Amino acid sequence: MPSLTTQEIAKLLTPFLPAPPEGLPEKLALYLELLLKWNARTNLTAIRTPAEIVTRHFGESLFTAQILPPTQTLLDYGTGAGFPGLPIALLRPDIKVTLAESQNKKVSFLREAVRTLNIPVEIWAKRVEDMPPAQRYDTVTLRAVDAMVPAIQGAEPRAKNDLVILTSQSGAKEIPTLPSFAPAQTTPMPQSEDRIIVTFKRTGSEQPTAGSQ
Ligand SMILES: C[S@@+](CC[C@H](N)C(=O)[O-])C[C@H]1O[C@@H](n2cnc3c(N)ncnc32)[C@H](O)[C@@H]1O
Repeated sequence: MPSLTTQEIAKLLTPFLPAPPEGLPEKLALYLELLLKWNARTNLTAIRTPAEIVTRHFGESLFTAQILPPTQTLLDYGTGAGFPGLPIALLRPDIKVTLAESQNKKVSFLREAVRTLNIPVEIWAKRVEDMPPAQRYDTVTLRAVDAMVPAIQGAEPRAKNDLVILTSQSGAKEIPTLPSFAPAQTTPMPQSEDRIIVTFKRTGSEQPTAGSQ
């Protein structure tokens, strides 16, 4: 018996995605069950109730997918159990998504999720810093990465055009000045007084590591 029906998932998502495309709630239901199963034995996410996983994890990720700047390739830096990158890949099949995660147990979960959902997502199963210098993406997303300042500094050279940071009002104050990027847009997250999405656009010239992935 699933923890939530597809109708219940779609209803919970309404503030984030009023009209989910056909088939998406079914895919999210599969993702939810897998996440609940794995989370019962390994700590993938501190958010544990099905409804909260749908609103906080799926909803915030799907909302982000709709406000992304134009992008063909996207790196989700420190994706954990796949947020926001995996729901973005489900909603936006036009974007080539790479999930970067360095913890083995989370990578095992991601591999199973990608197989179960049958989506063409790549997984970088090491630290982002270990990527070849030329491996870069139009957009890099970051959400709840433990050490925000080094993570943003590590993400900066990977982003050809845009950095999209899902954070809180207080978290946004900790974002360091980025020499080659300027703040472009701040978007409030639905159903939250505090959560925001901050987008930075590259202003300066390309890094010396330039080159496409
Ligand atoms: C708190 S979790 C957040 C996960 C997810 N973004 C979310 O919002 O639920 C942060 C994750 O980032 C991963 N991480 C941190 N630094 C990383 C790095 N340099 N390269 C790859 N993964 C990293 C950690 O292993 C951890 O799973």
